[in-house]
Amino acid sequence: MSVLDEIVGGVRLDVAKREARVSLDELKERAERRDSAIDVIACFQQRDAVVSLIAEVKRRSPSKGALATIPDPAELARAYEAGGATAISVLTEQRHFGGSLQDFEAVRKAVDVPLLRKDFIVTPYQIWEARAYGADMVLLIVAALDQVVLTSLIERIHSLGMTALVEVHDRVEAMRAVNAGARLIGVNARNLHTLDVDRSVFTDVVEVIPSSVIRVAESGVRGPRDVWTYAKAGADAVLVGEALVRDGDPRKAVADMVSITKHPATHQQWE
Ligand SMILES: O=C(O)c1ccccc1NCC(=O)[C@H](O)[C@H](O)COP(=O)(O)O
Repeated sequence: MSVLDEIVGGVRLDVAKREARVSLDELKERAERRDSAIDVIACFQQRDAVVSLIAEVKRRSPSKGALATIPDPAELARAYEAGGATAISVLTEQRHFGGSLQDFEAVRKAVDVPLLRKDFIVTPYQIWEARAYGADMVLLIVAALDQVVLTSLIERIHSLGMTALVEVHDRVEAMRAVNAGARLIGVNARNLHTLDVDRSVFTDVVEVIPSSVIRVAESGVRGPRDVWTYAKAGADAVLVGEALVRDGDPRKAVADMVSITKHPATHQQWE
């Protein structure tokens, strides 16, 4: 069984428990009371930098174990926003990442930037849940979904005014994402079988993604130089978790990464 299969198995059990507590109708009522989702595509297109930054709230991971305790996710999110992050990703999977919808709720109350619900989404219930908690973006992982389900989940996300961030790991998955109607595609450099990170995957996969689609480079950013490398390879946005949650000054860590994307001429020594 792959790591992904194991994670998704746990997620299905947890979703079933939540469904027994909160009905889909109740979720829909909660979602209707929310402000409309932010147009994330417009945010990424209107950026004043070479590349946008999505900063992640991430406590632990299957590849690295414990990363940071994050006693106050709202405080961390405020630091990300103050540092200039275009959007914030909140992991809501509990068993392997230590996240929760309560984290998401706390972050939603604390910041105005668009929020990504980062989880292992396999059912429409989780999409309604995301909207009920105020999400603007929802992650879908192509490797976890067959094509019919992927297409229908993307349609559901878009019909609720949110944007699907459709995650791929190779060219075949990228073509599946494009054919399913993705407008925002994340190329994840982390191999889901070995959990190794290979940043060159982005360079390879981005070639088959049309320029009309917003391209996000995910995983393996250690600092500003990696942001710069992804930007040069064609990323419109980068998603960063570990490097930010491990940094003692997350506002500055974000600001340093953002500043590199605004003043590219000062970094020609890396060419
Ligand atoms: O992070 C993991 O170990 C992991 C393992 C299995 C599935 C997903 C995993 N991570 C989710 C992510 O995509 C990352 O949290 C995200 O891209 C940020 O990566 P990083 O900056 O390297 O923390």
